[in-house]
Amino acid sequence: MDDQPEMKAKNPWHRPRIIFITVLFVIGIVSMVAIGVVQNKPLHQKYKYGIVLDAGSSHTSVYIYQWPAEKENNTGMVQQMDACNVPGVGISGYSTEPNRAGDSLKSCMDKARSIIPNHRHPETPVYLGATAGMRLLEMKNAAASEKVLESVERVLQTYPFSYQGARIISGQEEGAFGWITVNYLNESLRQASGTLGALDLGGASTQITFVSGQKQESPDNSIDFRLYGHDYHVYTHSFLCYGKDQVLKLSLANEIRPVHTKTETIVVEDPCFHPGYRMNKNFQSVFNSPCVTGLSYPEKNFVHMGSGNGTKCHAAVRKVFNDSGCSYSICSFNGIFQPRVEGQFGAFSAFFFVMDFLNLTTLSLDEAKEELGKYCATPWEIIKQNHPNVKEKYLAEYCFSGTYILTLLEDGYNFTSHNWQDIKFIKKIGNSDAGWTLGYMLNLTNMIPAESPDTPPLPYGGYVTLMVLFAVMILLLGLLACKVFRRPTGSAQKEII
Ligand SMILES: Nc1ncnc2c1ncn2[C@@H]1O[C@H](COP(=O)(O)OP(=O)(O)O)[C@@H](O)[C@H]1O
Ligand SMILES: [Ca+2]
Repeated sequence: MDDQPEMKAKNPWHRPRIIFITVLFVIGIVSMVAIGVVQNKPLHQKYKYGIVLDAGSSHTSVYIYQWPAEKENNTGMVQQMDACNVPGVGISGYSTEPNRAGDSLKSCMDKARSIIPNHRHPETPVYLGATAGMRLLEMKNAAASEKVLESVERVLQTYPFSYQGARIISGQEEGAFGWITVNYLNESLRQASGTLGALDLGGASTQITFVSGQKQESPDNSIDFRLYGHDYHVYTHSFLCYGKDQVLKLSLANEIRPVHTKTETIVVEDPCFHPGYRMNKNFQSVFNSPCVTGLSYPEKNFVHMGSGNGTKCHAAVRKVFNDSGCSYSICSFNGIFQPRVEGQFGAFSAFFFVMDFLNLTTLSLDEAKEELGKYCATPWEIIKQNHPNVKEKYLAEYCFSGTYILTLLEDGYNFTSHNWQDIKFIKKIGNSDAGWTLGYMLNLTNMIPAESPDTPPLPYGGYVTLMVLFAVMILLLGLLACKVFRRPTGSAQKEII
């Protein structure tokens, strides 16, 4: 300590010089980090967009997706930016006035035009996929379904986007793309971890799709994917006519057929509707579908009367499944091959809407049956009072729909009370709706590569953290070095003095 004044006297610039060097050193390190961060941060995130119209049997939804322009091939990058519900019925409902099918899409397409940046319009692909409603219309009246598709095509082509076509997708595609969507969003494809099976319930068809390690006995039900470098053997089946609206017609027709009277008012007592529910309906509304055969008196009306009995409803719904005649080692129903269900499942669309409304999503199978039984037995007046804001058509059908869902899952697909908890009722994963549309777009834009794309070894956040850590380490080492170099000089001087 006594030597300090002497040292200072010897070299008065020593300390300021060290401070100056240290400050320069710190500024250098900070600049290095700052440059690294600024240089590597995408200054302005550029997004690309894609539009898919889901033309379902009951309604059409327009989905707008967006993704960072430079990260097309990374899983989880494409997200739903917006979803727009087209007002009115599904496009198959315009079979007698096809022009209105195209017109119905305009409000949602105008919205898409306003929210996607103008300079991206010409490169934004637009796809329309029609599902089971149009499959049925095509069976019933191919010319009408052609006209409806022409009408939607005409309207979609008037927009500044890159129109890629409007077509009826197959049930197999619907199942497969639903599976791709949930697993892409769940990020299970990159990690080759367990995948999520996909259960989709619509108004006119239902799909089941899952990875199965068991022998695939039916080629029609088997798809092989190679995604991100992993092979998947997927089982899928789509049951046309087994969407909930068509099954309602099927089970009503079963109740009507035994009533053979042409004179009296026909009253059809239905255990799947609430006690006190009474509605005049036309036979046409039940028998107008290619799923239902045997219309005897098209002009007549009938009274649809609820009796609200869960057990009887289950028995009535059960009749729409044919359990005889399986030519494979194992079947779901109607002679369709299905291996035992395996792994976790995501159940979406009407599976979710109905189970969520009934508050059954987290219950065990037995609890769900019990709750549903109570709900079905609740008088219609009380149900209406309790849910004044729910559309009456949906409200009247929840007892039936819930019973159908439990029956389809248990008696149809052979889920049991043991693996019931493997079914997760989901609407969205992150911001994006579960459904076939995202998978359809990813496939058509080649955004899911067969092999794993090359990505930087470190994500951006990890890179910055490492840079900062190294900078701090160098700084500390520098300071340490300063100290170490100072000491011997000091002691040497001391010795000389
Ligand atoms: N909030 C809701 N509550 C109950 N059911 C609903 C709700 N929203 C939609 N749905 C039903 O979901 C189903 C959707 O089917 P949709 O996709 O139109 O047909 P598909 O996929 O068979 O072509 C329809 O039965 C529709 O009534
Ligand atoms: Ca659908």
